[in-house]
Amino acid sequence: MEDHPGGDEVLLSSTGQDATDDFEDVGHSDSAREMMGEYCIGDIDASTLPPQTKYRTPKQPHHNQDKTSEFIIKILQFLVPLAILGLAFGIRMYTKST
Ligand code: HEM
Repeated sequence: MEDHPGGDEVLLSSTGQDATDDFEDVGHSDSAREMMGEYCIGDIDASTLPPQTKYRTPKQPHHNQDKTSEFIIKILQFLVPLAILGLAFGIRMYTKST
């Protein structure tokens, strides 16, 4: 382990599981692949492998079930500019007539 050029930490992080993907992801050289034979201590009995579990995204708790506040904000987004426009128009009419 201490002779591994990639360090021992990466090897330890892959212990007890299939490290094929980890090994391939690094892009090991051909000489590294040849070296693997030296360290082979046997084949894994496939029947003893734990079943592959598929990753499932955790269900998001529905935080804001109440859509009322969203609705109010949408209405305000429409009404506030309209009110400002009306106010400006009102002021202009008022100042014109006086
Ligand atoms: C018996 C299995 C393994 C052998 C013989 C081996 C051998 C080597 C060798 C010779 C290198 C130097 C670079 C090269 O020639 O490709 C290397 C680098 C490296 N290996 Fe492994 N390795 C093995 C397994 C693993 C595993 C399972 C991992 C990941 C969990 C890993 C991660 C790395 C990393 C991160 C480097 C450094 C790559 C770099 O800095 O470019 N190796 N390994």
